[in-house]
Amino acid sequence: MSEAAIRPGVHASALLAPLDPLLRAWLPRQRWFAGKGRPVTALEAVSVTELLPRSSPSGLLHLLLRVRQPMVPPQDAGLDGSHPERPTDCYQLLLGVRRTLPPHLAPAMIGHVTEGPLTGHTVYDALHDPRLTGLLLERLRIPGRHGVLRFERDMGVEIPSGLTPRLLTSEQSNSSLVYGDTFILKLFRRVVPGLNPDLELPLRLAAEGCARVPAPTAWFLADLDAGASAPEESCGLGVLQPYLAGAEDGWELALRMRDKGESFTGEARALGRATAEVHAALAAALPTVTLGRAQVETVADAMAERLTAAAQAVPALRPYAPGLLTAFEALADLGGEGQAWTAQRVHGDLHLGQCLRSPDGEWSLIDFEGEPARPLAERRLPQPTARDVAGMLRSFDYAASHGTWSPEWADECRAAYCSGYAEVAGRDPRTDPVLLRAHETDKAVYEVLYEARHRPDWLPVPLAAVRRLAEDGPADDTH
Ligand SMILES: Nc1ncnc2c1ncn2[C@@H]1O[C@H](COP(=O)(O)OP(=O)(O)O)[C@@H](O)[C@H]1O
Ligand SMILES: O=P(O)(O)O[C@H]1O[C@H](CO)[C@@H](O[C@H]2O[C@H](CO)[C@@H](O)[C@H](O)[C@H]2O)[C@H](O)[C@H]1O
Repeated sequence: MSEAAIRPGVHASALLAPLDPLLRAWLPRQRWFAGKGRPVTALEAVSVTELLPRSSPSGLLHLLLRVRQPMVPPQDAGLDGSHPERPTDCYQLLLGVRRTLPPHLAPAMIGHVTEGPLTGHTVYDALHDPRLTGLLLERLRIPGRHGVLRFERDMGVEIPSGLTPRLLTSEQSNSSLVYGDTFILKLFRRVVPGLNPDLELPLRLAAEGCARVPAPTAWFLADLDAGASAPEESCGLGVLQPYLAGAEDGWELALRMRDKGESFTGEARALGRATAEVHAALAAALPTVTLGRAQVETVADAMAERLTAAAQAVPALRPYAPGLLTAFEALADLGGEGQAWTAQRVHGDLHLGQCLRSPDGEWSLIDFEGEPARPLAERRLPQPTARDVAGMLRSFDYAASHGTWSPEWADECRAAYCSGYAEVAGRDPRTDPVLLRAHETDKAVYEVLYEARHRPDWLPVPLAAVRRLAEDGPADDTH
């Protein structure tokens, strides 16, 4: 977020200053806080919007907060390797304000305010308060502006009032509220200026008539630069979409079926078809480009740089780096020989957990934000569809590693997924083994870094894959 975007005003600073120590203690404890392990050196208001005045029994404050932290050390460089420093992040917060906090909201407490305009009030995480989250849904029903916030919606879809809200408690990078099992509202936590692909792509897909992705019903953004209204200048904050009641995600389903000894290949094939349908709709809705010699080399170089950065951060990866590099060299060589590939907008972080199977057996894809650690501009670039295919192939490998490692289970699912994809796309992803191997290797390297940072217990899963990929030649390993 540019420094110029800070326009909080005197009132906002007076409001925020007494909250500073409370928020500094509370933020690092939140699941979605990306800067864990580094001290918070300063908090600055980017915007403060009073959605409900605190004169009512409970007030509702919307905050965009810049969090300053020390520079990341080089071994913790960004996943792309080219952004070694991320000095600030901007977070979206919804704060409830009450004189007395009822006992059921005690776990949501952030702290008591003893100075400034909120003296004598208790501030808490508003997402736990159905009164306030209900109000948020009411606000989404009415298009228009509220301070820097801009609310928009599809007027063709009814949003009933009075739906009962509940906060999802599953592990996630953002925060989601379910309203009466009818809608789900995802509130982005770490926000960046520019069109959020998790709003952009589902809107485009809906316009294209693609039913594989829940269509946004309502959404809201912040216009942080005076006079801004173009989506590129806004910051996406939240998306309301239909809730797929009774749906099970692909990860849970795959593990359940594996445990029961049931074949997952039928589902894997259906997932391949669903992925190809979404890719076709994205290609129809948004520009596609041909990656020529120079671009293929750039893609391969970026993969090699990410490998170098990851190997620096995770010593266990180092022995495999030379073998892995051959995957990227093979890609660059083919590019050099004049082999061209088409690139288009893709999901960007596709895995079994991003696929929801409705009780009627239909698969939907969700969460189009892309890999959270990558810069927004990079996440919005056209890429070969092999990127998403590789993500799913890796995911079958993860599921096959759960409990007893079963390479046969992974191979069957991977093959079924590619066949399903080919049925719709007319081209089997295995036809481009060099492209696929490079993307799978790149994904496995990303996973090594992801697991080392977030779930060290899981690190052996991508490390085992990295070992296999490093040993493989450039030939097809997908069968
Ligand atoms: N349209 C939907 N219908 C039902 N459940 C959903 C829907 N969208 C998301 N979910 C549930 O919410 C969880 C979090 O959603 P996701 O978009 O992956 O958030 P995050 O980016 O925070 O990880 C998913 O794992 C899924 O279980
Ligand atoms: O779902 P997110 O957008 O938060 O994605 C991140 O977390 C995922 C784990 O929850 C991670 O996925 C990796 O683990 C999955 C099993 O838990 C596996 O199915 C995926 O294939 C594997 O990549 C994802 O990489 C990360 O970006």
